[in-house]
Amino acid sequence: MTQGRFIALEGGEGVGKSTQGRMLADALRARGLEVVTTREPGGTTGAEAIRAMLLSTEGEGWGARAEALLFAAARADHVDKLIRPAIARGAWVVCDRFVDSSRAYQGGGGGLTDDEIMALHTIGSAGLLPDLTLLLTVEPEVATERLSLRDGDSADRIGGRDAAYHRRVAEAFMRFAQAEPGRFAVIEAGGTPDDVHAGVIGSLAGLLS
Ligand SMILES: Nc1ncnc2c1ncn2[C@@H]1O[C@H](COP(=O)(O)OP(=O)(O)O)[C@@H](O)[C@H]1O
Ligand SMILES: Cc1cn([C@H]2C[C@H](O)[C@@H](COP(=O)(O)OP(=O)(O)O)O2)c(=O)[nH]c1=O
Repeated sequence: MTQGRFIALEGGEGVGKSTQGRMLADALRARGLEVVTTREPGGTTGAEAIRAMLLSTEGEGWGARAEALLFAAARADHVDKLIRPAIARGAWVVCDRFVDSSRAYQGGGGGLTDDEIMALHTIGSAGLLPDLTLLLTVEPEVATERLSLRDGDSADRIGGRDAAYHRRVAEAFMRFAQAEPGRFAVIEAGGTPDDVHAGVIGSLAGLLS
């Protein structure tokens, strides 16, 4: 049996995470590996239900702490029912966002401390971390352009927050990558999908050998 691996894609909205996740999964399958692609918030029935509650623009929304707890609850279900079993049977899990999104959005953006976010993650998911977190970065204008092509002018509750919030999110992601260079690979994602994919595969060399 091959060793199971857990890869997360991170970054702001519209940087190309879903596109790169699909391309990575195809490349891994072409090497004969079992691959499970999934996303957060979501990935299981319960977590998808929590996703709808978190991202809906209806109603009054959530305070920062309730929001952090809901993301942690969704993640707990996802880790327990889908991610851990897949890794245990030797699959590669390619996940669009994971706990570093909570650290960046609910922490950097929303004002909870990193210790608070990680305490919720310890309770919910026994602190599971990806083997590698691919942080995709583009200039904010490029992400905005890609998003408007994808979504028009509609945004979900969190994507629709102001530019200062999203700047804090981007800065937090970069701080985490600098603090843990072994767990993060920062990939400049302003080029073509194939260029970015080459960067993704290059950053996985250590895990693929
Ligand atoms: N490298 C790229 N260059 C140009 N457009 C891209 C690139 N990667 C993705 N896109 C397009 O930009 C939009 C956002 O990409 P997506 O993968 O959905 O990003 P994310 O999952 O990070 O929000 C989509 O319409 C996608 O087709
Ligand atoms: C996983 C996660 C996502 N989010 C936010 C980021 C996104 O705005 C939103 C949904 O993510 P997603 O559907 O991945 O958005 P996009 O494809 O546009 O990047 O949820 C958090 O705030 N905390 C989290 O822990």
